[in-house]
Amino acid sequence: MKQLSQTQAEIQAHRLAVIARDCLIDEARLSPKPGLVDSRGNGAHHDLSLALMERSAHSLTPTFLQLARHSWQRPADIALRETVGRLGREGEQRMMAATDGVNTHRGAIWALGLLVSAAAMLNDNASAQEIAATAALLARLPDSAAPKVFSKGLKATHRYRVPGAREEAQQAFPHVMTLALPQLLRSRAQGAHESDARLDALMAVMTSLSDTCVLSRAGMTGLDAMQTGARAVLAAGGCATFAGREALARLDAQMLALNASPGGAADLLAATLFLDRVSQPASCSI
Ligand SMILES: CC(C)(COP(=O)(O)OP(=O)(O)OC[C@H]1O[C@@H](n2cnc3c(N)ncnc32)[C@H](O)[C@@H]1O)[C@@H](O)C(=O)NCCC(=O)NCCS
Ligand SMILES: Nc1ncnc2c1ncn2[C@@H]1O[C@H](COP(=O)(O)OP(=O)(O)OP(=O)(O)O)[C@@H](O)[C@H]1O
Repeated sequence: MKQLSQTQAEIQAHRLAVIARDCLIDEARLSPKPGLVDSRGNGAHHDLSLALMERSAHSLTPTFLQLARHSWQRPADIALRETVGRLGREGEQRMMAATDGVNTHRGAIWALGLLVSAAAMLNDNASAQEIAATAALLARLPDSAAPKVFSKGLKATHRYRVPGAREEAQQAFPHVMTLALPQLLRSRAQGAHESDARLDALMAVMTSLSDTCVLSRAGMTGLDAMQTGARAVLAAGGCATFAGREALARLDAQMLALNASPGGAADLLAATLFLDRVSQPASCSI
């Protein structure tokens, strides 16, 4: 009986790891995304490419697998938080080794790593809400082994007095739960093609996120342009409409001109796709 549940745990851990990796690849390939790496090219980035993003995503499968294995049916406590922190940092090293030192997915490892752990902690009929809330419990616990780094993201949150990647997770991913996931389901229900529904979900995040990638490179001007432009796309009818596509092209040009790239919003789209795939369908209202 014990052996059977161990086999089940292993199958489920593999499933979660492969889904997380696939969500990173789906996010990277989705086009056209304003300022970001996509199937068309490098966006506002000089050191990133789609091939590099995909290599990075593949390098992270063992990290997601380890996170799921170690989190399997465990409670959110300091011991698990420290294990998850260690595995996340090892994942960053794997990513850096796979990309010759380029940061392709630091923010994504954080968001998806916590969600993979949370999904493994819960049973497999958990709702998106429950998974996000469990991830938040982990994110709020202290990790004594975490190095004290004054990162670019942290600098931006201090300078502009806004929440960043940490707070998004600690608050149970409000941009995913109240904006992106409902928008994804709404656009699908309206008959949008899957890639248009995903672009709409990305726009929904961009209407309100204080994305520290954008703030670091383009300041408040860049963040205002991102939020206003994303609102214009959705107000025009979304990415499945001609007017929405025109607004999206304008936003893309503006992001490139400002050298801005909404990497945090892209991470949260990957998180949205993950929750959409692993949670029970009835778990989120449209
Ligand atoms: C919390 C992290 C992302 C560091 O964040 P920090 O704000 O200090 O800055 P940094 O510039 O290194 O990375 C921020 C990244 O988050 C993403 N991001 C930016 N803004 C936002 C936002 N508002 N919301 C969500 N994500 C965002 C972007 O990808 C950005 O590049 C992370 O690297 C970390 O501390 N990891 C520690 C390892 C750990 O505990 N892992 C556990 C889960 S695996
Ligand atoms: N498709 C994408 N294109 C670009 N960035 C993405 C994409 N998807 C996710 N990201 C996220 O954006 C972040 C890129 O970070 P950022 O642009 O701040 O890189 P950096 O190398 O730290 O900074 P900079 O390029 O400004 O020197 C990664 O942490 C990653 O998680």
